[in-house]
Amino acid sequence: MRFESTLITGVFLISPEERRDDRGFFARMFCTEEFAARGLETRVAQANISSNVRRGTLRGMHYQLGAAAEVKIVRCTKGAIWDVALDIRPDSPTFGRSFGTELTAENHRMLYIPRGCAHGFITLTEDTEVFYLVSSPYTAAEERSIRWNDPRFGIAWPATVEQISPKDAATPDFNEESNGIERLRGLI
Ligand SMILES: Cc1cn([C@H]2C[C@H](O)[C@@H](COP(=O)(O)OP(=O)(O)O[C@H]3O[C@@H](C)C(=O)[C@@H](O)[C@H]3O)O2)c(=O)[nH]c1=O
Repeated sequence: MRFESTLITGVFLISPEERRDDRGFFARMFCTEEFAARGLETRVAQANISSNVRRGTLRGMHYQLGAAAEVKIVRCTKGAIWDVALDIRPDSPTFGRSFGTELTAENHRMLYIPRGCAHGFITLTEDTEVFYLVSSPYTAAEERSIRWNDPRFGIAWPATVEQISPKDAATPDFNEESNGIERLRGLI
């Protein structure tokens, strides 16, 4: 696997190294040895699938606090998405900045999102599937959100939002206290 760093410390773009032959190719998509060698998280608590009917479906920006804070490794297995990590770690020099990239079924790329970054995506095609690994179990009480269009962060989305959950649409403006930012201190 090839690991490319991004403008946000701890966010990596991962590309498989394809070993091609007459049948097609073989590639690793996850490897505890390779991840551990780079100091990346190897624990997997959940593997999730997110199916989206419409182009322009937006989910996010989600993260968990405290011991529930989680690493995500995201791949689009059908169609295409624009996947975004937003740095909200108070000790990070890139606090408030986001990194977005296109993940498609064809490019096989993955985005590694560390603890203390909110995550979300918008679908760029109809009928998409997103498969992602998460290092800590879903803990609703520790889940927090940042609205996709919160002016505090100004995330640039490459498509118009056509579908969003009522919860994500109604997420209030960012607030350090209710967003639990102090509980992300020390992460970086
Ligand atoms: C995320 C999650 C949700 N659920 C339930 C809660 C609810 O009834 C239903 C749908 O939940 P949500 O609306 O929160 O699903 P969704 O908006 O797809 O949430 C996901 O969004 C992306 C961007 C992420 O980064 C994920 O970590 C996760 O937060 O599934 C679980 O049982 N386990 C889980 O791990």
